This record gives sequence, C-alpha cells and structure tokens, in this order.
Amino acid sequence: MNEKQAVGEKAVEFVKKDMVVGLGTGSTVFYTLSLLGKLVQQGLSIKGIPTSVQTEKLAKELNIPLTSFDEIDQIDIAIDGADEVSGSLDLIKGGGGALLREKIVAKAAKKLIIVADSTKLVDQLGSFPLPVEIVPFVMKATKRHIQKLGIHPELRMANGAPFITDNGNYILDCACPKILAPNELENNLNMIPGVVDNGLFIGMADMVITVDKNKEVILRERKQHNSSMEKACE
Ligand SMILES: O=C(CO)[C@H](O)[C@H](O)COP(=O)(O)O
Repeated sequence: MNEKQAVGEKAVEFVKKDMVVGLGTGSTVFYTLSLLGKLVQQGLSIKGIPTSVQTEKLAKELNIPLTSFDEIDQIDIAIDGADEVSGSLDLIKGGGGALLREKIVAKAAKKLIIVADSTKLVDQLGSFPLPVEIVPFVMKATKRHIQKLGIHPELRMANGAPFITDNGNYILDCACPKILAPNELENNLNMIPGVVDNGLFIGMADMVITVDKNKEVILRERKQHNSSMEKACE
C-alpha cells in the first residue's frame, strides 16, 4: 500500500455514525473518500460537505450522501490533504486550487484531520509556492501589492489560459522560500484588496496523519483547536 493510501484510509477511523464530514480535495483524500464510499454501501450513515467540484463529483460517484453548508449547523470532522506540513502542524494548501472552500470547511469543523504522505513534511513552510486566490477584476495591482511583501507571484495557468477556481477566481502561486512569520503573512496577504484568501492554514489542523521514517503510519496531534472565530466587536 502506498503512503497516500495508508494515511488516507487511516483517517476514516475517526468518522462515526451520523457525522457531518468535510470532504477535502486531492489524491490523498481520494483514498479516504473511496473507503468512506465502501462503508456507506455497508450502512454507515454520514453526510458529506465537499470542498470542490472535483470532490463533489467523486462523492456522488461513490454514493456518499451530501449536504450543503446552509443546511447544517456545524461540521463534525473535516479530512483534507496538504502541500506542506510544518513541525507545528501549520500548513500550505491549495495545490489543487481548492483552498477557499477548504478553508471555509476547515474553519467550520470541530476537528480538522490532515492526511499527508512523508514528502509533505517540512521544517519550515515555503518550498511549495503559496497559492493565493484573487479576483480576476484586479490581477495586476494585486500582484504588485503582493510583490511589496517580498514575494514573487506567478499566475497559475491551465491549458494555456489562467486557471479558474470553483469560485470563478484566479490563483497566484507565490514563491516565498522561507516563511518566517506565517501568521503575519496570512493576515497581510488577506488585507490586500483583490485577495480572496491564501493557502496558509495556521493553527487549524488538530491532527496530522502521516508516515514516519520506519514507514509506520503515525498521528501527530495539536492540543487546542482554534476553529471558533474570536469576538472582535460588541
Ligand atoms: O490543498 C489541496 C487542494 O487545494 C490538496 O489537499 C493538496 O494539494 C494536497 O493534494 P494531494 O493529496 O493530491 O497531494
């Protein structure tokens, strides 16, 4: 069994009867969904919230019942992949272009589980270019603002045209080889008019399921969950 399959399937152990499950996007979570589909066939009752059109399509093929955000009060658990995972369980996500819905779902979930093969583990975030979702209306000015932060943004292309996200936006892949202050960078990027969100997921993962040097599947856990929004005004 390959690492992606091993970690992807392990996450299914945390899904219990009647849960609302955030369904992530990518080739690792593919294995989570495939196993969930089998368990649903055997009688497991869950409802899924997909984080992308791609995942929605896959979940439908697997007959996983889906619900929509506005029909539920909260998500019990979200399972998703990552492009980089730091020692403090901070993440870069969005390699598949689904970062916005992934962050919305992760934020609404009581528990966020990340499934990541050993190639995703890093000491410091930044080798993977940080995806930033922007509105097409203001691409050049947004790029200039981002450059002022010392970052080199590149418009993501697909088949010779700009890649379009499920939300109708563009992605800038931002080279920033050593992210020294991820929290600050996440906030600074999101303050730029034209930026919708970025792929830094700081303090959000409760558990990372990965593989150690001995090829054993291991669980790395964070003590506190930061999903709730802090009260900012009264
Ligand atoms: O953030 C993501 C999509 O936007 C994915 O979770 C991330 O790119 C990891 O994908 P994979 O499991 O295919 O390596």
